[in-house]
Amino acid sequence: MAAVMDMTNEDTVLVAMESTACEPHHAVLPELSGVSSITSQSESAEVPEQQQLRVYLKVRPFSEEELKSNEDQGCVVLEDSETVALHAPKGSATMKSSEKGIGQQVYKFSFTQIFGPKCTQTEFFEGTISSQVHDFLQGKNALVFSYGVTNAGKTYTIQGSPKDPGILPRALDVVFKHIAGRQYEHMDLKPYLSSDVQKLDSEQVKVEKNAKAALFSLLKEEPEPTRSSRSRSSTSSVSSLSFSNVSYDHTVDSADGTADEGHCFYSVWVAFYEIYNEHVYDLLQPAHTSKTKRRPALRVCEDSTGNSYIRDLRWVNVQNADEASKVLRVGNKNRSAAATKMNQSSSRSHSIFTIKLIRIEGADVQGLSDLSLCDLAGSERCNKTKTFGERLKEAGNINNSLLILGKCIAALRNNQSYRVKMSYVPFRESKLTRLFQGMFCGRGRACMIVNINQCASTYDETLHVMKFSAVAKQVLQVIPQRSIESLAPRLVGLDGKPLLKNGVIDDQAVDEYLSEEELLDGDEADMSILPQEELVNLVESLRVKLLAERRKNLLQEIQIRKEMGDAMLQQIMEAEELHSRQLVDLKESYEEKMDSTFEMYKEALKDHAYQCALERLEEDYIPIDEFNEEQERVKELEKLVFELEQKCRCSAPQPIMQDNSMQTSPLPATESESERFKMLYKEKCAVEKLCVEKQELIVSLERRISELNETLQEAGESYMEKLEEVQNLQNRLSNQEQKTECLQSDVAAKEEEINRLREEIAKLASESVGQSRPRCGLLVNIKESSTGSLCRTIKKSVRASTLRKKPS
Ligand SMILES: Nc1ncnc2c1ncn2[C@@H]1O[C@H](COP(=O)(O)OP(=O)(O)OP(=O)(O)O)[C@@H](O)[C@H]1O
Repeated sequence: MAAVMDMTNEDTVLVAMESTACEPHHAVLPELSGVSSITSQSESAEVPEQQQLRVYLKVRPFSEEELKSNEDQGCVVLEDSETVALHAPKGSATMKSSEKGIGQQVYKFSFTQIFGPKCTQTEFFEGTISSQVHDFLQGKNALVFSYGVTNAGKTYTIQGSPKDPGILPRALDVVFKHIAGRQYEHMDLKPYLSSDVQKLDSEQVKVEKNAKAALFSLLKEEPEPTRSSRSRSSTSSVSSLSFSNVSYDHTVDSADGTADEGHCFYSVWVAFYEIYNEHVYDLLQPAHTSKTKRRPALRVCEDSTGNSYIRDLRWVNVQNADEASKVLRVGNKNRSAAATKMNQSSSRSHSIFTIKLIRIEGADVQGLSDLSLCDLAGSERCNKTKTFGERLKEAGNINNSLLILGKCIAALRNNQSYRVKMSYVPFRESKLTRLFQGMFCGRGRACMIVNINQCASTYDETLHVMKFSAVAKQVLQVIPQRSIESLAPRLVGLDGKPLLKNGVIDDQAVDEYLSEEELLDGDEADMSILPQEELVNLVESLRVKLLAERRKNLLQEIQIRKEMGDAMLQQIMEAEELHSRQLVDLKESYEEKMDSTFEMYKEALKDHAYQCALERLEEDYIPIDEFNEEQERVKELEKLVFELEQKCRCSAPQPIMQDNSMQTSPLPATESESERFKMLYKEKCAVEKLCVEKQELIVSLERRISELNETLQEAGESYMEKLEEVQNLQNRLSNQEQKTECLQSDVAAKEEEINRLREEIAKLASESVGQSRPRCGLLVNIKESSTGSLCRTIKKSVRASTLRKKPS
């Protein structure tokens, strides 16, 4: 599905670079046709012209390395001179997002003009900024900025190579060829503030000359470096640049010259600076030698007209293209020096080369125009695919300018739709937009060069650039139809005070200017000195600004939220992708490991089997001679066996096949022999049968014997058990007999005792009868006790005898 990125609804514009909204191309046509009618009317009525911002696309050819690494995936397709289609390559974030239903796989963009990879620098210059250079010569201001990801060819487009100069050397060449013979050779008129000219005295002119000589001497100290095939730093790209190769058709220029231009003289001044990390650095200022001291950052101020300028920026008067080239080389050199010192890379700063052309007629300064060529930092730095924190950090410093530029462009485009309530254009939020605010507000004409490469690896960043440019293309610029006279700058003295008005000193103007100078002292002017009416106006404008600010904040918040959401979604998707890729990698690595281990084991097994086979071979090895001998012997033996068999067959009756069975029967040699053989055979069969029967009998007998043996063994075992039992009983019996004998002897002893005791009793009884005394005292007790124990003893003895009698 393709989407044409011509923004038509305000939301799309507000989310500028990140919008994936797809609106039909024709939807913007009414607005554009409206523009063209305005243009034609304006031209006739001499009212300010409105013009779409010109956005050119330049597609860089593939480098050899890129071709080797198969970068070409047909990502960039030039459909015609104004339309290009971007096809998401496999593996790009855009492709992945589209697979998940977010965004499209193919985007279409339209440009003012597209220049393909085969386009030459001359064709490009002619097709793009040539007309702006002519306007510049006519007193109009112009801004050209190149935008794109790093390595897209921005620097090459602007500065070019020694053999093939870019648009800057070509523009300078056009300028110098145009003013040839009308060069203002004195250096006493110098650009001042944003659009004024300062009159220098002889001392100052001397200072200027010395400064210029010192600047150029920097180049003499070092040999001219040669440009490498791929230089990331813009320094190397044109350090050795010379404009000698510029060839340009000047017939147009000469035709441009108006009749009264013949009396005019021109003074050309150039400046070269960069914006890095929201600081402006003069690239023509020699870098500090001290390690601790950095190159001083310059201040951006506004003059009384509200136009921005860079305070203390060095302007160098150049008399020809060669001198301009030297200035560019010095700047490039300093830029690289600054890069090393401050640890910045060239693609992270915006470099701006500005040419100021002062038109002088007699003693009067008739006009001043400027042409700026801005090589923007690589746009990928604020790409949404970056990590969130990093992106925020970059938005806060290095790429703030690009972010704000995008916002300004979106707001400008937005204001075209919101005609009632204008949204605030945040020009003042970055140095870059602050400096070029005027160019978007009628002070001149801007154009944008979008540089892209065709690499699949940078597709997502390139798409981002294209979306940005799609918004930029929708911006309508107000191009004032002012004559060069109306732009006449003020001529100011040494202290910056205006000296002349219509050739005479204007005291009131001088006073006014004094107050303005005070205003200019800082970034923010002191408003309290303004008249009451102006203050009221100021308050009113501030109120409008405040409202606009509120609105802007709200929109910004929405935009930031959306950007955050998009960034987070992108991050999540990337993390998911990364994890799944890691998982796949892990799986693959494990599989590989497993495969290699498996192979290792397989090899080890093979080795082992081979070794075993070898060992076995060694064991079984028989020398060939021995083997042959053995074979011979086997053959001989076989032969012998065969002969013996033959002999046997001949001597013995031949067997015949019976009933196709394996058993053979003798073949009758003669009748009697046959009979005999049959009989023998029968006998043999009978014997064999008998043998079988006997054998069976033997087997059954053996079986019987073994059974009997088993029974015998069992009986023996039970006999032994019984025997043991009997033995035990006998032992017990003998024990009992012994015990009985003991008891009997005891009983006998007791009986003897009883008898003795009876005798005693009887004796005692007889004695007691003789005495007849009462039975009392010790003797009675003894008698009783003796009687008791005696009774017990008798009882026991009786019981024992009873027991002894029982077993018997
Ligand atoms: N039209 C072209 N023809 C041939 N080579 C080109 C062209 N455009 C760019 N190149 C080459 O591509 C490389 C990158 O170009 P360049 O340095 O201009 O990129 P860049 O966008 O300025 O990068 P950065 O932002 O990092 O400074 C250089 O080697 C340059 O010579």
